[in-house]
Amino acid sequence: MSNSSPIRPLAVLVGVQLPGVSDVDHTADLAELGRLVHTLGYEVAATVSQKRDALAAAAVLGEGKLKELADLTGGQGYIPSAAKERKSKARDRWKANDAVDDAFEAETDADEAFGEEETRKPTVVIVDHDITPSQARNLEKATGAEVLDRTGVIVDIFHRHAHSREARLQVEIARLNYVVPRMRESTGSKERQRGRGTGEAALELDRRKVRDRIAELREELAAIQKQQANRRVARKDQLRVALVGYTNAGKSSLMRALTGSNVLVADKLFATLDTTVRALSPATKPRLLVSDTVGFIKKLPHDLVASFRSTLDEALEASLLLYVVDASDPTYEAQLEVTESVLAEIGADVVPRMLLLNKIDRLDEEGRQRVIRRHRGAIALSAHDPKDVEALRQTIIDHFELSMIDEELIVPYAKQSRISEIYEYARVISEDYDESGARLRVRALPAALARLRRVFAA
Ligand SMILES: Nc1nc2c(ncn2[C@@H]2O[C@H](COP(=O)(O)OP(=O)(O)OP(=O)(O)O)[C@@H](O)[C@H]2O)c(=O)[nH]1
Ligand SMILES: [Mg+2]
Repeated sequence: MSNSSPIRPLAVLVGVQLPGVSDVDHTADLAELGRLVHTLGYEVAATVSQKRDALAAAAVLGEGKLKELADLTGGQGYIPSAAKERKSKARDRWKANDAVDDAFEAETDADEAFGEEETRKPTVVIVDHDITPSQARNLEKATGAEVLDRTGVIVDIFHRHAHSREARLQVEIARLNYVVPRMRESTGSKERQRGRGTGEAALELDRRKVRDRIAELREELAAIQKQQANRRVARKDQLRVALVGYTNAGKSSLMRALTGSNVLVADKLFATLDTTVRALSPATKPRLLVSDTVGFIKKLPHDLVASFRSTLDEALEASLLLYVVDASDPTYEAQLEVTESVLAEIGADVVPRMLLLNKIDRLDEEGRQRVIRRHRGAIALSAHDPKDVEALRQTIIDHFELSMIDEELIVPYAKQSRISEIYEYARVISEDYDESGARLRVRALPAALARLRRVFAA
């Protein structure tokens, strides 16, 4: 990763290569963790990797490797038996009363580490596995650094990138669920301690407060989701297509190109956390809606899958899913598998789909031919090439055109006020007026026609 302008605090990645995980996959996993960590604002200084049958129960790595890791971070290299616990900034961040309403924490760990800059030792250790609170604690003792695991990193990124009220509630719930088992008695009072007591009783009280808070947030979320479900029912018969796929595949780039909207595009993992819906542009008749959705990742924390279900429910309502993959990524097939399995988990695997092999501009001719041969029927394109985007637009239009049928609708004068609904759901081919009302020849999806027939039934 490039060492771009502001000084980033350094991180060490830790990965255990378990039996059955190939070298290629292990390397790819760590590279992806590196990108996640970079998105979070750190620079990866080193990677410590070890082949083992299982994570070491005490501190993930074996004794020798633990020493090696501690040499990098400036820690002792062993787990002192009754050492005074070093306070963890990472865990302080997960404060019980850090309500979702609080001003969004713009500050990053980068700011916190500036003071220690002269030493330039890694200040955080990031483990590419889910670890137990006690493994985290032991690793902190042995390395003197802050310790986060993969889930912690992902939850933290989601926390920083969520913008809509719904996304923020969902992330906050996932974050607090991650925190509760990891909370522990706090000592010392520097940093952001907010009048918390000490001892077991206080800890139990803190935990209870967090659980109450989770319950409150869940209620609030349920209310918002109910409103959204209602809004979605109203959109049910429209022509809808959703962009789905692995994070950073180029979904938002395609969304921008197809709809002329200015949704956020960034070379970051999880740039998009909210679903946006925009009309295809130039406009079609009836209009065709495109949704951009949250990206997937390997080992997505289960809590986040569950909490983002409603965001993905958008995708379920589309009558066409565009599976976007970054064909220039050597591990794109594994990424496609993740996308498929998450979508199957939420029941979206029955929706008709097209595979988009994106970022084809980054491959040479041979690479292009290889991916095209592997995926017959897929569309190879570059979101940056207007010709490719226009061809995709036409393919989408053709897909819907095939599913639409023609029919005649009679609109009695008494119901003229609702005629705009016809234009929303159908294309009007011709219109005639006589004493009973308007006689329209329209073309629309069968479901939309059924709806219009009900609206205009005499
Ligand atoms: N070369 C090339 N780069 C692309 C293409 N499509 C997208 N990118 C780049 O890939 C990066 C990620 O693009 P996004 O559109 O933000 O990806 P996304 O799928 O929305 O990612 P998330 O929102 O994080 O899930 C950006 O830096 C884009 O400029 C493409 O066809 N060719
Ligand atoms: Mg995006």
